[in-house]
Amino acid sequence: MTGSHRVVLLACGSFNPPTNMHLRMFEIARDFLHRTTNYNVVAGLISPVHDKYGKEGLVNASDRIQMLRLALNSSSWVHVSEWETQQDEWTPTREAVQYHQELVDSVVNGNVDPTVKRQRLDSSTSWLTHLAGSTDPVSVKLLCGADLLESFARPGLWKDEDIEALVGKYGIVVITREGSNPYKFIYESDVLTRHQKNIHIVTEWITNEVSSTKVRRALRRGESVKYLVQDSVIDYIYKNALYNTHNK
Ligand SMILES: Nc1ncnc2c1ncn2[C@@H]1O[C@H](COP(=O)(O)OP(=O)(O)OP(=O)(O)O)[C@@H](O)[C@H]1O
Ligand SMILES: NC(=O)c1ccc[n+]([C@@H]2O[C@H](COP(=O)(O)O)[C@@H](O)[C@H]2O)c1
Repeated sequence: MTGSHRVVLLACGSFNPPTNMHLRMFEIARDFLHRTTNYNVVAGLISPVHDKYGKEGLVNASDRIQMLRLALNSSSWVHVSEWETQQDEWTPTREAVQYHQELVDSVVNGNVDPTVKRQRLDSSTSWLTHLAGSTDPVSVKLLCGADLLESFARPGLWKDEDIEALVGKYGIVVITREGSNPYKFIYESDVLTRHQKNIHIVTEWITNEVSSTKVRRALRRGESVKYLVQDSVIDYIYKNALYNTHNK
């Protein structure tokens, strides 16, 4: 693709457990960006949140990473990033995006602080090596559902400067979700309106309201989650008695 700008999509969340919608988000976003922009989406990354995020019912990061690995077996271009889970504390999303941008820069864009490079390349993976084949710049953008965008308005949850950096410096790709109206949400926010060009709204017409909460509920109740979650992930959940499945 000539004149294109390379993009890495980074999704941050609990993935507790990863659902088929988490995987599908990447496909919808990449299709949309290829159709409507000159972005060439070269990789997708899933960054599960740290255990200390402390959300009720959050299973261990090691289990969430294993489930993501199994789920992503069917994807040739989306990978797990363990970095957030390896930190001492929970990482604000802006810092997670910044870290991955610096990681990419250290390999591709050439402007490297040697210490940063040494640390970053320890976690070197195939997707990174791939990027190194060209010096065309690569931008990391946050991929999220509309509920995450709308959580920007929840008092005390996000720092103003983090929102400003996410939309102003990096950019966001937002997948619509039932009950959300990201256009109205952007209209009602001065900062989001100012950076509207950097917010790509992807309308998912084939609405699919699977969520991890609903999957956990079904598992707890002994109900089937087949076709909502990858079979390999379901096997892992039962084998490791996650989400109270040992009672079944
Ligand atoms: N059905 C969906 N449609 C669009 N985006 C989704 C959907 N499910 C999850 N996402 C997005 O995936 C990212 C990671 O989500 P997260 O792990 O919080 O999943 P979730 O299913 O919303 O979880 P939970 O139900 O535990 O809150 C978020 O940006 C979220 O908005
Ligand atoms: N201030 C912030 O950076 C901030 C606030 C709330 C949630 N988040 C992130 O959003 C994601 C939300 O996940 P949940 O929807 O599962 O709570 C997580 O990756 C979390 O780290 C970031």
